Amino acid sequence: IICVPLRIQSQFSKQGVRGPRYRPIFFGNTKEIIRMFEEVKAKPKSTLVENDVVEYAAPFYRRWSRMYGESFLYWYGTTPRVAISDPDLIKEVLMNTSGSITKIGFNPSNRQLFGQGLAGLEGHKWALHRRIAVQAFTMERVKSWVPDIVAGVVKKLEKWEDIREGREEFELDVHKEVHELSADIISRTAFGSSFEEGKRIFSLQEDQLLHFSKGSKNVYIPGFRFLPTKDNRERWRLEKETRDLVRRLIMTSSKTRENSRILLSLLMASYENQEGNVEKLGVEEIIDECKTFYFAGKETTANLLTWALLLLAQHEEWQNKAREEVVRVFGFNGLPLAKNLNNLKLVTMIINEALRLYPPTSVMMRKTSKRIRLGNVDIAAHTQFLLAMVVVHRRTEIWGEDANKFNPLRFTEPRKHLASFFPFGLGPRICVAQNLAMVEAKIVLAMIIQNYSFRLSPTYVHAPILLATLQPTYGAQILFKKISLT
Ligand code: HEM
Repeated sequence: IICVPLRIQSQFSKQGVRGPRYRPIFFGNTKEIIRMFEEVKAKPKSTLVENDVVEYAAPFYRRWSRMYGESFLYWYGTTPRVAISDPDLIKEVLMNTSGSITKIGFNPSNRQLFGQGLAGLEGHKWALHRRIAVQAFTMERVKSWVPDIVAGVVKKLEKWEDIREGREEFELDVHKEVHELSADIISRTAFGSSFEEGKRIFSLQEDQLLHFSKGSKNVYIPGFRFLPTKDNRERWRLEKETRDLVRRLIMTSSKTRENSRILLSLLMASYENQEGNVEKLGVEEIIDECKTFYFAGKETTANLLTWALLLLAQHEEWQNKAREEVVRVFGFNGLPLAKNLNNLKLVTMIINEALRLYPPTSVMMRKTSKRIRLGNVDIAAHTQFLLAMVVVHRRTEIWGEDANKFNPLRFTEPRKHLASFFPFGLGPRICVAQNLAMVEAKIVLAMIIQNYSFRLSPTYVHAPILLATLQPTYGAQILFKKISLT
């Protein structure tokens, strides 16, 4: 517990990578990190979507990078972790295909919960799932889901009109609203006309998550998940019901030809690989992928939409410009069509700027499985990397002195460096559903902007928090006014 960490610390230090002292009885540096998060929580809050996020999402990064330099070593328990915000090094880590750098992966309990799908797999199994998923998420497929996405938004906006009850202005917590919408849209794209049953599957997942965090208090105890405790028994029941439901939907889908474009059917199809062999996923594997897509897709897309709406609520000048574009492309009350989406140039730039300032996946993790050389530093096996996306996205050397400001026009020019902007990751594990996320975000934002003008509510409190994804701690209260055609 003491000798090995001290030796590793000294090896890094000799190569110029320094950091806070390893503390054996304080779980590495974990206690200090928790304290820094608590200090940030206690600070007075602003009511503006002011643009500092590193302070909230990774306060330890700001403190230690100032003390030890932009790459530094700290300790997660007894595991060494190197924090990196140099785009060249990040690119080297993410583009590495030698197999010596891998994802951190889930512990067995989390794996059961999130599904043993694409995001948590490695090696041959990952490659097979990836080949099939890539074919399910091509731009052509995603475009065929546009009517399903539009239908989801239409339904949501009808609900908003019920809430408005004819008032001129009304308040909504858009964080909650876009989460419901994002779950609805994934369900429509994955299960087509059976999307209500799909939603039942997803709500079972949410219940499982609840029982999971209650049962284990989020600390992984080996073997605990096999004990017949009340929470575990409930979790097993929910797991069985989920799998039975997906299995039943798979049976129904295979009988109906008209359903061939939905995600579930695409995952069920057989594909020929480069060697000419036919590849297919089994039923249980498809169930795992459905779970993965739900967890990987719902939160991320919903949080992107939340921040984009908050930024536009604060910057009404950009909202007006975007509205002019939306009306030019779709008319005052026309619905979005797949063929028009490419004309939403400013809306796309706004989405990119929101992804830059508030990337839903604010940090990415990797670990070494062998000794490697990164840049000019030798790194031992079993070292973890924290890739500080949120820091790179705001570096003044890359983005200029106004790096913290909302300025969508910076995306008029193509980006200069591959790893200066990587909200969807980079390299072989880049987000497989990036097309879907972007198309969904364009449609949702365009339809909201077309129907409502909005401003930040005085009740909004700015306190981003990183809980798997970056989200507002106290919700995202926005005041909406219906745009009338007269
Ligand atoms: C704005 C929305 C989204 C963002 C910002 C986002 C971000 C990311 C990032 C950064 C990764 C790479 C993780 C890593 O390499 O460690 C990733 C992977 C992944 N994402 Fe997304 N994602 C979004 C939407 C979605 C959606 C809608 C789905 C599914 C419906 C999805 C499914 C996945 C899957 C399955 C992977 C794992 C791919 C692999 O390991 O091969 N994501 N995403």
